[in-house]
Amino acid sequence: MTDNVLQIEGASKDRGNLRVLDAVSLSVAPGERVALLGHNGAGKSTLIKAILGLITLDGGRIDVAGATPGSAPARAATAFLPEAVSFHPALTGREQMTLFSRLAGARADVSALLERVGLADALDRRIGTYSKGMRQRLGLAQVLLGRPRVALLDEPTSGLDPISRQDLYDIIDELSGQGTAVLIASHALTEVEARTDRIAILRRGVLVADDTLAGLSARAGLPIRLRLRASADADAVAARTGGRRINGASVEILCSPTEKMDALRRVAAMGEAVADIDIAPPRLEDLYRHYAQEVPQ
Ligand SMILES: Nc1ncnc2c1ncn2[C@@H]1O[C@H](COP(=O)(O)OP(=O)(O)OP(=O)(O)O)[C@@H](O)[C@H]1O
Repeated sequence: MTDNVLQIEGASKDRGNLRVLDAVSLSVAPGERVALLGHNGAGKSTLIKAILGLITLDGGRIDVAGATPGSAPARAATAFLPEAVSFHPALTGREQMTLFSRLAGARADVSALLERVGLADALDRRIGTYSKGMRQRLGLAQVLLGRPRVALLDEPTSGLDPISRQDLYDIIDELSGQGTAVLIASHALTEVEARTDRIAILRRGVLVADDTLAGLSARAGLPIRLRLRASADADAVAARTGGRRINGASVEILCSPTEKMDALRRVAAMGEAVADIDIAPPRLEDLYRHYAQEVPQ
């Protein structure tokens, strides 16, 4: 038995001679927010299509809320927000959502739902007049409508302004808070770094990483950066700490997590020669580069 509402085991898919998914195993528990990262063509959309039951696998299996992808119970349990979400342009937001609500057999308070996603002022406007961000918000309202057990979001924030992105992640948090397992395919590293629980990285169809940010960081062994600001003589600070002078007054020290405290003690021993210090652990951007980089064939 497993608690995972989405369970992917050894999923493989061939397109012609190309293996676009290669024995991918990944699971998402209720309430978990997992980011699915990878270069263009890495296989993210293919995996999402397989979870939706839109394509069949050549190997392995996927289980969605205890059902086979594409089956009626799996479809009822799943919501999908595509990257380029499209609706009937002649309908208003309220009409479109009422239609979806009826189709889903849900008795949703459509006005409250549209208000929740920030479309209160556009309820009775035709969707054809909506901006991309407004259509994306409408798509998210559709995801919220069915209280899904699994939500698949493909590049949900692409083309959105920074505030809309924050709003969208607030709603994703709400989904996860109500127990929905959320899988977000994205290229927006800074956002997913802050707003997801686990990071999965595909490289040419192979899942090369699946861990928390801290776990990825520990396994990658990438250095921590200590950036010092010298009070006066940056060259002297660089020489005494074994660091590298990076501009007029700044010195950078790269050290492993196990060397960090020793390095900090050396800095502290320098007293007022060091005016300030910043400690920067590896960012998701560094980790992504580490895990997703192409290895020479
Ligand atoms: N219908 C198809 N026929 C043939 N090859 C396909 C088809 N769909 C996808 N592919 C190939 O499968 C591989 C994975 O594509 P996929 O769309 O899953 O990548 P992705 O990670 O979603 O990329 P992106 O970030 O660009 O959206 C690519 O090599 C792509 O060319």
